[in-house]
Amino acid sequence: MARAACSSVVTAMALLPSKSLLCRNQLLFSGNSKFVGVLTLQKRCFSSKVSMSLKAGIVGLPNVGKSTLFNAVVENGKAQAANFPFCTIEPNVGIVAVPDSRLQVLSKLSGSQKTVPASIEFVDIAGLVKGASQGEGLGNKFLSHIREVDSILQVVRCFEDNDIIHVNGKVDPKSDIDVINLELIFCDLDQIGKRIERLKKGKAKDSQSKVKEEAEKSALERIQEALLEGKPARSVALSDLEMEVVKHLCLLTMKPMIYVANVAETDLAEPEKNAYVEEVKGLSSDLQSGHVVVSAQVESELTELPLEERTEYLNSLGVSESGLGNLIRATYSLLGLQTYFTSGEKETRAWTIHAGMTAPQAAGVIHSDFEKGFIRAETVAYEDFVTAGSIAAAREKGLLRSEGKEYIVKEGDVMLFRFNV
Ligand SMILES: Nc1ncnc2c1ncn2[C@@H]1O[C@H](COP(=O)(O)OP(=O)(O)OP(=O)(O)O)[C@@H](O)[C@H]1O
Ligand SMILES: [Mg+2]
Repeated sequence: MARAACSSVVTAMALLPSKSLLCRNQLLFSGNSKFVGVLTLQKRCFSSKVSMSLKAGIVGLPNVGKSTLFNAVVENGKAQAANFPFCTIEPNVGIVAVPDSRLQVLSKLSGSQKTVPASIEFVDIAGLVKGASQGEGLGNKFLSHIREVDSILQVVRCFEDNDIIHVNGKVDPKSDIDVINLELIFCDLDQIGKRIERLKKGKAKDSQSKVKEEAEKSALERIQEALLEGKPARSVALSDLEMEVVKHLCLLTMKPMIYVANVAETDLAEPEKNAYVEEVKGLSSDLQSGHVVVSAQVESELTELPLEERTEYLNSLGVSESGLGNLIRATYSLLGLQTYFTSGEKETRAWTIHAGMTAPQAAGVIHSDFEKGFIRAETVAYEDFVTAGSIAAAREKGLLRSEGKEYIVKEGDVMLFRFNV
């Protein structure tokens, strides 16, 4: 499929008038209608490759508000940006936009027909219970769902409500967090134990594989030690090589985590007065993680209200904005993600990259051919683009820089790529 799609791109290129041979070195999003047409074809053919699929899994004990939060995030997303292709892939998987006010500004300046935000996939994973790693409840199945996500949002119940049963009988964030984290630790320990046994047999054929095996073994032994002390794998300092060689295990406690303190509506205005929230805050920093305060209940009620009544409702609770934008942005930055933009008449779009990516790698997020054939990137900082008003004006003012293969893309860069197919 990919092969066929690729050749049709080349065919489309070859069909361009001879004058357009230059198109092989053309500027992407240059406003040249033929060229944009080719790009559209590429995008359709490689839809799954266009954006990185980054998943955040919502985990926690049963009945702590995971589904309420998930539904609110997805519903809110639908209401906020009508032209984004939101979808619930399965009942428990939803794609939401990353709120970013810069997008509308760029889109307006460029007169774009379409605006496409960066997105994150949220997955509502059913409640974990004590003993999940031993197959308790639907334990192993849930743990395997967690393995597939890039980051974990752990919902912690910080609201009292006698009508809503707590599986362990009372609201107790520390104990709840311990239960969940222990299950994740047990699961990792089990996997690491098996892997170390296999590595001890030393199957490496050449010296390079031997170095890798040694690095993996050393890293896993240190991680094992940390896990036995109740610490997550992400707390262990690893070299780049070690990081690379343990990646295939997809360790659960290696994944970045945000603790989501789910509070009652009455606590939203002053969450610091809720002792449970303070407890979650303290634990999250001990465990090298972030934390966010939301009221899943309020967020869920907000989605039922017409947009114009939402602010009034939030104000009546003593807050000015919904907590979801904050949660989504925190997830995005926790994953070490950054945004760069492309902006033209056709569309203004936010592209997601990992911090530290080079210009060719960033181009590869749009299409792998752009990475392979990368020549140069023309780039302007978001603020400079806004000051100048357009790419052309930025070029005239000398604000547009021409960058090569080594350039590390910065947050908010507005970019044009020159590439050779
Ligand atoms: N902040 C909150 N304040 C009050 N009630 C809440 C809050 N958040 C969620 N609830 C209520 O808690 C109950 C359980 O919520 P929900 O079904 O979302 O839990 P869950 O974690 O998905 O459970 P399960 O693991 O069983 O799927 C619901 O009745 C919901 O309305
Ligand atoms: Mg649920």
